Amino acid sequence: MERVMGGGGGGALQLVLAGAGIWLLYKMLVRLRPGADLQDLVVVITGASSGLGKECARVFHAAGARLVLCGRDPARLQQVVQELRAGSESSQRQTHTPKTVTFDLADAASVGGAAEEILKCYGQVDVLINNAGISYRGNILDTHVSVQREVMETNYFGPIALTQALLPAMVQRRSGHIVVISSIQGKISIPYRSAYAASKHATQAYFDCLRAEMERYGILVTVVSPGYIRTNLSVNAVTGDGSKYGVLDKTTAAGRDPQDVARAVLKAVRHRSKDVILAGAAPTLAVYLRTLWPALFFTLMSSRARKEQKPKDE
Ligand SMILES: NC(=O)C1=CN([C@@H]2O[C@H](COP(=O)(O)OP(=O)(O)OC[C@H]3O[C@@H](n4cnc5c(N)ncnc54)[C@H](OP(=O)(O)O)[C@@H]3O)[C@@H](O)[C@H]2O)C=CC1
Ligand SMILES: CCCCCCCCCCCCCCCC(=O)OCC(=O)COP(=O)(O)O
Repeated sequence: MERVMGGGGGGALQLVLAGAGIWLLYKMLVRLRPGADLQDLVVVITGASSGLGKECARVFHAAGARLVLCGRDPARLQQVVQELRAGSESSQRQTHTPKTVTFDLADAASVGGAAEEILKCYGQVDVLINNAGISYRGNILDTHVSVQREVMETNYFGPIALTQALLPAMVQRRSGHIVVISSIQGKISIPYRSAYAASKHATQAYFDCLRAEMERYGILVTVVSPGYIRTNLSVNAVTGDGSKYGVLDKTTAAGRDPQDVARAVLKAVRHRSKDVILAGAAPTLAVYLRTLWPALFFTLMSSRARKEQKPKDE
C-alpha cells in the first residue's frame, strides 16, 4: 500500500514538474511574440508633457501610433510635439504628427469637454494611457484634508472621469484598451505617502472592477505598477499644507530610466497584459509580504515611519 502511495506521489511530482515546465515554456513564447501592431492606432496619453508620459509619447510615436497628448500646459505639449517631429526622420515606421488637448484633470468640470475634444481628433480612441499624476510628502497629523482631496482629484477622480467619458465610444465599437499608470504604492502603503498611496490603491481597485466589467465588450484594461522612476515626480509633489515639495529625492534620482519604463508600457499594451509590476526585488517582495505576512509588513513600515520623520509636535 505504502509503495503504491509512494509511486503515486512520484507521479504527482512528475506531473507538477511537467506542468511547471510547460508553463515556463508558454511564458517564454509569450515574451518572444511580437504582440499587436500599433501602427495607426489612436493612443491618448495624459501627463505627456514630462517624465514617463513624455517617454511613452516617444515610444508610441516611433511605433506609428496616432497620438493625442494631454497636459495642463499647451506650450510644454507643443515642445514635445516638436521634439517628436524632429526625431521622425530616423524612424523606420510611418509616423504621425501628434495632436494635443489641454485640460486640468483636477477640474471635474473640464474633463467632459476634454473627452469630446479628444474624440474629435481622430473620431475614435484605441488606447487611453492614464499616466498623469502627482505625489505627496507629509505626515497625516499635519496634512490638510483639502490636500488629501487634491491628490485624489488628480490621481483618481480625474482619470476615472476621463475613462468613463471615453468608454461609451469604445463599447459601441466593441474595442479599446485602457491603461493606467498606478504605482507599487497602489499595492502597498508606505509612511508619509497617505494621499498618494490612497489614490493609487483606489486606482487599482477601480480598474480591476473595470477590467471584469469590460471583458464582454472586448475592452482591455492594464494596470501598471512601477517602482521609483527618474522623473520630476518628487519635485512636483505636494506637501501637507498644499505647498510644493520641490526636492528631487534620492530614491527618485536613483529610479529606473523613464524610457525603459515606457518601453515596458508599450510591451504591456502589445501583449494585452492585465497587471504589471515594474519594480526591483525588495518592493516586489514587499507586495507579497503585505498579503502573506501582514504583521511583519506592518512592523517594518512602523519602524520605517519612526526612522524617517517625526510629527511637528515631537
Ligand atoms: N516617478 C516615479 O517614481 C513614479 C511615478 N509613477 C507614476 O507615473 C505617472 C507619471 O509621473 P512622472 O512622469 O513620474 O511625474 P512628472 O511629474 O514628471 O509628470 C507628471 C505629469 O502629470 C501631469 N499632471 C499633473 N497634474 C495634472 C493635472 N491636474 N491635470 C493634468 N495633468 C497633470 C503633468 O503635466 P503638466 O504639469 O504639464 O500639466 C506631468 O506631465 C504618475 O501617475 C506617477 O504616479 C509611478 C511610480 C513611480
Ligand atoms: C521577506 C523579505 C521581505 C522584504 C521586504 C522588505 C520591505 C521593503 C520595503 C520596500 C518599500 C518599497 C517602497 C517602494 C515605493 C515605490 O516604489 O513607489 C513608487 C512611487 O510611486 C514613487 O512615488 P514617491 O512619490 O513615493 O517617490
